[in-house]
Amino acid sequence: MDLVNHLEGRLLFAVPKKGRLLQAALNLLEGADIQFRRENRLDIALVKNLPIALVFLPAADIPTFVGEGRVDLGITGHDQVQEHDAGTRALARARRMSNEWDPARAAAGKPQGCETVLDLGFGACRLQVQVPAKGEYATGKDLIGKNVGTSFVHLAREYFARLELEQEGITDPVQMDARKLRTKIIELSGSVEAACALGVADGIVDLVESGETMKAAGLKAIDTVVETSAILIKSKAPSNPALVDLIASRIRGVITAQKYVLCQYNVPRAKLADATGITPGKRAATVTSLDEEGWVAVSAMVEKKRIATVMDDLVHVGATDILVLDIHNTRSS
Ligand SMILES: Nc1ncnc2c1ncn2[C@@H]1O[C@H](COP(=O)(O)OP(=O)(O)OP(=O)(O)O)[C@@H](O)[C@H]1O
Ligand SMILES: O=P(O)(O)OC[C@H]1O[C@H](OP(=O)(O)OP(=O)(O)O)[C@H](O)[C@@H]1O
Repeated sequence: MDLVNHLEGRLLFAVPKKGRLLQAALNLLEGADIQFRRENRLDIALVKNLPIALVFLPAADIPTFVGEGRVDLGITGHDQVQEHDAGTRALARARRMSNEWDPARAAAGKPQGCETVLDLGFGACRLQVQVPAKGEYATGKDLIGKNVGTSFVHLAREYFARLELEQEGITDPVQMDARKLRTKIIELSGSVEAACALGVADGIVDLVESGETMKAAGLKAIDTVVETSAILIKSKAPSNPALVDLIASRIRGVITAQKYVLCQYNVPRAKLADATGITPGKRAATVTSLDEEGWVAVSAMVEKKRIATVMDDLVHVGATDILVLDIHNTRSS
């Protein structure tokens, strides 16, 4: 089937084609009942039960496709959106310097850029400045004028430009635009942590989650450029805003279901206020009477990570028959 000719009228939804975010993104799509079959080696898949086509793209390119309005929705790292935005600022600066910038024309065009719809709660890590653990560098400023390897060239440039401007006391915007960066940013597309050991860079700017990669490469972090996690983004002028809202609401429901459990218990009515103080629920706890005089049954959503302590506290105030149930899916306005 010629998929490209079947895209007409479909909302385009970009998903990372590989890497750290792929599996969690696929789990979310499954939870949101977005059904598709991806043909071997094809980066487009038509959704069977909704007028949507999924496009599998590198995480780093998704903000460009969504930002330019070519794709309506996307899942990617917040770091990638920030890198893209920093690239857009660099381009605007370059145009201002070459007098190519026409604010009226820019304002008249299609709205550019992405909007964050929601945080997806996975892919959390930090973009950090790293240097050899046994070396002489201790702060970001120590790397000014040195070689820095990274895949995040725009964020790294902005980071070092800010440090250099601080050091030189420059505050005039025209002077800021005109000045050349003294730190040399070297663009690397992967295995960035090898750059110091191989003598390509004095320091790097790269992602850190557990810190294992950094430690194994003999590096230490000396500053954080940005904190990140996976986000759902949308273009500023999506082709079908109602469908965007529907997908966002389904995904929000799946995330809530992953984050919460349902806690049910019985408690003497006299202790109800204490118990619902411990399990206030998302909006409010559901309280129903029991056949037994003086007792009520309570059910409330509780954050998964707090459930053990919550159960201890409930026992302490006299609750019994405490049950904890997984939530398969949720929906609320
Ligand atoms: N160790 C990590 N822990 C959590 N999230 C990460 C981690 N590394 C990367 N990410 C997130 O996943 C996004 C994509 O990174 P990943 O390394 O998977 O990219 P990729 O598409 O495989 O590209 P590359 O070919 O450059 O490795 C990052 O921008 C970041 O948001
Ligand atoms: O702190 P850690 O838990 O060790 O994770 C950090 C590593 O994870 C990412 O790379 P990934 O393993 O995705 O491969 P890549 O280098 O090919 O991007 C990132 O670029 C770091 O190298």
